[in-house]
Amino acid sequence: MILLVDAGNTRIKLDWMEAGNEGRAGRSIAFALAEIDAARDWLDALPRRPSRALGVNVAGEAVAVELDSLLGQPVRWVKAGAQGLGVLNGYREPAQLGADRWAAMLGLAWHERRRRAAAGHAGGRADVPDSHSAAAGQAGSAKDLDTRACALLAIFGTATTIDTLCPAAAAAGSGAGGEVGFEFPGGLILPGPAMMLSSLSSGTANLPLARAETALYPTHTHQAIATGVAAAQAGAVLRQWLAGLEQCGQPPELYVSGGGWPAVRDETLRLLARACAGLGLAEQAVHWLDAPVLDGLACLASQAEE
Ligand SMILES: Nc1ncnc2c1ncn2[C@@H]1O[C@H](COP(=O)(O)OP(=O)(O)O)[C@@H](O)[C@H]1O
Ligand SMILES: CC(C)(COP(=O)(O)O)[C@@H](O)C(=O)NCCC(=O)O
Repeated sequence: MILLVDAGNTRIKLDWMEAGNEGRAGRSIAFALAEIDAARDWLDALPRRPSRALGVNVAGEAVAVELDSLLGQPVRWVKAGAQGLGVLNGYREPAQLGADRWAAMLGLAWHERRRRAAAGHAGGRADVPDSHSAAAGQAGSAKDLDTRACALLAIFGTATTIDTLCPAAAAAGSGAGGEVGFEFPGGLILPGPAMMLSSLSSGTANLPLARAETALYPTHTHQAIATGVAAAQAGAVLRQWLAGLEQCGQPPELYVSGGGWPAVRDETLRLLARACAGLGLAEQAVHWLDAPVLDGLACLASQAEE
């Protein structure tokens, strides 16, 4: 059994997988360091003692040390590489890319390959079997398979990251088994929703830490801030979605994740639906992934088994 570890700046996510299996168990836990007892209980309830641990850490060396001690064994910490599992890393200095973003791209490639394979079997209709789709508006969650379309993953964590995977030109990015290859051309980093909210309250004399629903025309301060933050997040997603549409000639497949998603969900779906309507496109499904970083680590772990 292999432990999978995603140490983010707010929370640590853990899951496990059986060696030789594809995919992780899907029994993940998310906890802050202050909640480490919950993680101990989770570890105690595992069916067996894990033989090894594979992880990414963007939360600093002290967290890595805490985790090695919690897990009772040294974690093998993965860094971003120039390529791996059929994905090319377009960062100028590949190792500068956050290890979590790299693992998430590997996980996204895995989900996209599965979606495409399922769509091929279903006669060109695509869906993601293991993640529920939050369709914008009333539209169905399936769409015609177009292998030119890119995939976009927005993770609303401590920071928000919005990263694209483009199908790679035939030979360049194909994986070891000849599966579809992808290229990560680059992506955005901005403060996550909670950090945007707290920066306004800590950096001004009068603004509160806002708690409110969004509105088209906000009429009080809490609403104005909550809406401004959601609009900034959704606007950044739409920017990259439009970039993918321009580059590939097809609407990108949009995946979302992270603890901050509920705060930006409505605004993102509304903006995307309006963009599709304005462009004469069918409404897009939005696929929720609970832990794309752990999915990527599971892919790496199963490859290392071979
Ligand atoms: N129970 C929770 N504990 C901490 N953060 C939470 C919780 N529920 C939602 N959040 C939100 O999720 C964000 C962290 O999301 P997460 O995906 O775990 O980020 P990271 O990977 O950066 O640690 C926080 O900024 C906060 O807005
Ligand atoms: C952007 C991040 C802070 C996101 O961290 P998170 O919100 O998941 O805790 C992390 O991926 C990171 O430190 N990246 C290094 C810089 C880069 O990716 O370019």
